[in-house]
Amino acid sequence: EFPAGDEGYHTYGELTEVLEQAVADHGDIASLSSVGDSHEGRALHLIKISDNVAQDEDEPEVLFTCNQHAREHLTTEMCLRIVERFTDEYGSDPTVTELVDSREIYVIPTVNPDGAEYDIEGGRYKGWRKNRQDSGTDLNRNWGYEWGCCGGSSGSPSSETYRGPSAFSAPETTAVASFVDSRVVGGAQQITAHIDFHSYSELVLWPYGYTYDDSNDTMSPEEAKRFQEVGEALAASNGYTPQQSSDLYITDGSINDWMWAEHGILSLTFEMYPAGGGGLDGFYPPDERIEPETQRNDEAVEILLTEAGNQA
Ligand SMILES: NS(=O)(=O)N[C@@H](CCC(=O)O)C(=O)O
Ligand SMILES: [Ca+2]
Ligand SMILES: [Ca+2]
Ligand SMILES: [Zn+2]
Repeated sequence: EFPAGDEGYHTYGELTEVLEQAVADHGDIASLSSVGDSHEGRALHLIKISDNVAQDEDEPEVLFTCNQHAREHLTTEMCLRIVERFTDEYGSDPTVTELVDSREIYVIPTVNPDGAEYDIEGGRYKGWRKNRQDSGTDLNRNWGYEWGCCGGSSGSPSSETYRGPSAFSAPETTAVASFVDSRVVGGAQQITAHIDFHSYSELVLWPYGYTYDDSNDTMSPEEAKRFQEVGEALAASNGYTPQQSSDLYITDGSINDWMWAEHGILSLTFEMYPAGGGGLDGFYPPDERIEPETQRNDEAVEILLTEAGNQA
């Protein structure tokens, strides 16, 4: 459980209840399933929000993933905010209603439930980042595009950026990737846009992370320009700083690089609050920050959902 004073954060059990309640209350527009199990056997919950939710309709599909990194608990709350807003405000907020009626929204509130639960075990924060396989794999270095190519991860199991023994060696990345693969229908990937939420630094990041090149043979200058324009619009809405991932540091095996290169998905990373501080404390904002810092991204979520309907 979370330390005293931080009860506003959701444990895995609590978030499971929230998702089940959302579906119970809004069964016409929300359904709950799972993309698979974590290493320790926790269901990786997948919630779908859309009108006629039981039908696979021909509407742009958008994915939000959170908590790849265990200690980044604010991101789990970000995904729960999306679930709450797009179910509770359906029928009352015109923008929410329009987006739920014209998109299929997928949310995975925690990609790394084992790590998140370990991080808070005994009511003490451990600063844990990775999953709970062996000495831990950094899930955001375990994706299969340019895995381990470029010095953007570590081959040492004890490292915080350990890439794993092979691409997709983690059940969690494998499960999410398999779900995305399954959204290729009639030869076309139905998911057109994605945000992976992290903390912290208040940044909007776009691929590639594995190379400093702005564009190359798998991302044309026009496609790179679209990432930059969308990234800048998102950052203008929440006050984060927009930049290409590799401007921060080289990362290889990241989710964004895979989502773009393998599926052409407009895939970005948000680094949430706080902006700086530099230490472990930045991963643990007091729970009073949850509401303001998740609602700070409401407009960005709307922008991405809208952009998902635009052609590349
Ligand atoms: N959330 S974080 O680990 O501090 N930063 C992310 C940045 C992700 C990226 O650059 O694409 C990472 O290194 O995986
Ligand atoms: Ca629909
Ligand atoms: Ca569809
Ligand atoms: Zn992270």
